[in-house]
Amino acid sequence: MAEKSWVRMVTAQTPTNIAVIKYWGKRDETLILPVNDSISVTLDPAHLCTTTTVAVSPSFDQDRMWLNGKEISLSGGRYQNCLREIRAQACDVEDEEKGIKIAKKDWENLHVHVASYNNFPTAAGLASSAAGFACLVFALAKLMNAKEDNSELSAIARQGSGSACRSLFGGFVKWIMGKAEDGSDSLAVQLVDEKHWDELVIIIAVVSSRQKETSSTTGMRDSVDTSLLLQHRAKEVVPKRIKQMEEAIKNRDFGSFAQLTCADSNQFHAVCLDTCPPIFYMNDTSHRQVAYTFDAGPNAVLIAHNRKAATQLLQKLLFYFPPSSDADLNSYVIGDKSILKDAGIEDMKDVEALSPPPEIKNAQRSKGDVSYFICTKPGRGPVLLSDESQALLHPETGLPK
Ligand SMILES: Nc1ncnc2c1ncn2[C@@H]1O[C@H](COP(=O)(O)OP(=O)(O)OP(=O)(O)O)[C@@H](O)[C@H]1O
Ligand SMILES: C[C@@](O)(CCOP(=O)(O)OP(=O)(O)O)CC(=O)O
Repeated sequence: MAEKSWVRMVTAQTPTNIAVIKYWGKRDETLILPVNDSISVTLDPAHLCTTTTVAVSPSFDQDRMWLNGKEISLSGGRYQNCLREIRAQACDVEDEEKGIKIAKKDWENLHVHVASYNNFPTAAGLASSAAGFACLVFALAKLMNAKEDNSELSAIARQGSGSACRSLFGGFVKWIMGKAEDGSDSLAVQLVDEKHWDELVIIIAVVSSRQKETSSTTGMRDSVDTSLLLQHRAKEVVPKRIKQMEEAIKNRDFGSFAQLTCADSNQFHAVCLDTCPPIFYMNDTSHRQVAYTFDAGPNAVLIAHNRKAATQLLQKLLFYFPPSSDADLNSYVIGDKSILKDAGIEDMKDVEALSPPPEIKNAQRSKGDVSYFICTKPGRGPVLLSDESQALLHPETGLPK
């Protein structure tokens, strides 16, 4: 290592993902090995993403992390497992410009600083742990010059949070459950990239962005312990559904895709009902042009076949769920706002003037029930941000900016 003190930094951005065939249940709690394969769609990081800066310096005396500006402890098993696994893959690093030379063996004694920011609510059912752990592992791998490809990195991110392994890729992603006891074959692979089916539009109705009462980790542990339906699902249902879903995605067959996505969301919640108190359902959505899926929380994720279907859907959603009187439209529909324009909605007057869907008699409007809507689409996988101004740590001190 060079004598003088230096800071080496890397910043990365990683998307969230939403499962269309759900992961629910572990066969190994520590390694985070699932009881079934799962498939997800990666969401456009332009609307929902995690940005993480990792830094290393001989002047750091311990590993430290700041999440959304607040220092958090890295002592938890999941962070420790990710840090240990990625350190084991670290290689020589040479940065001639900055005069930095780190030998493979030095990494054992060097400490890292991590600063991460989620541009959406944390621990509220919007998969912050997925984007967060994927970003942490991806950024550390680049900092440490690890040679692993994204699938191999996904097996490390998996040990932070299961669903995180699927955020190492864009487009549609499959998490292969694997068979090996050490978890080495439980990893994510990309099925198709984000360009394959780019007419899809995803609208998330954020019903609650408060922290959840039952975490996915606890919920799925209880399901594994008590739900017979979970055993049947993992053995009999998911293996067939995974094959059908792969076909539907490959052929851009929206009918099959929607049917499988809704059926899997329903079965996942049926497993929850077989285990624990019921979770909010949204069940009046058309299956023809829109698919729905709910994770472990009340937020509805709606996938529309194309822009036209998304425009009509947004009009209906805003009819049924207008914002509360004091909200402004700009913060009520976020993400890709161009769909609002297509729907001919420019201000609150337009929302008030929306007419009920013709097929519904005596339609009731539920003002204020939805906190806000996010309009997004399938997106790309992790990227490095080379512009130092986007780093969350100070280039000289390695402390949060
Ligand atoms: N950017 C991040 N970097 C590292 N870890 C993160 C990051 N964001 C969240 N986490 C970790 O994930 C935890 C939240 O995970 P949790 O599963 O409770 O919520 P969620 O992922 O937002 O919701 P869900 O899993 O239901 O979609 C946080 O307490 C933190 O430990
Ligand atoms: C309902 C889900 O979102 C569950 C996600 O669970 P997590 O990945 O958050 O759980 P841990 O592995 O315990 O961290 C379905 C899915 O994403 O497949």
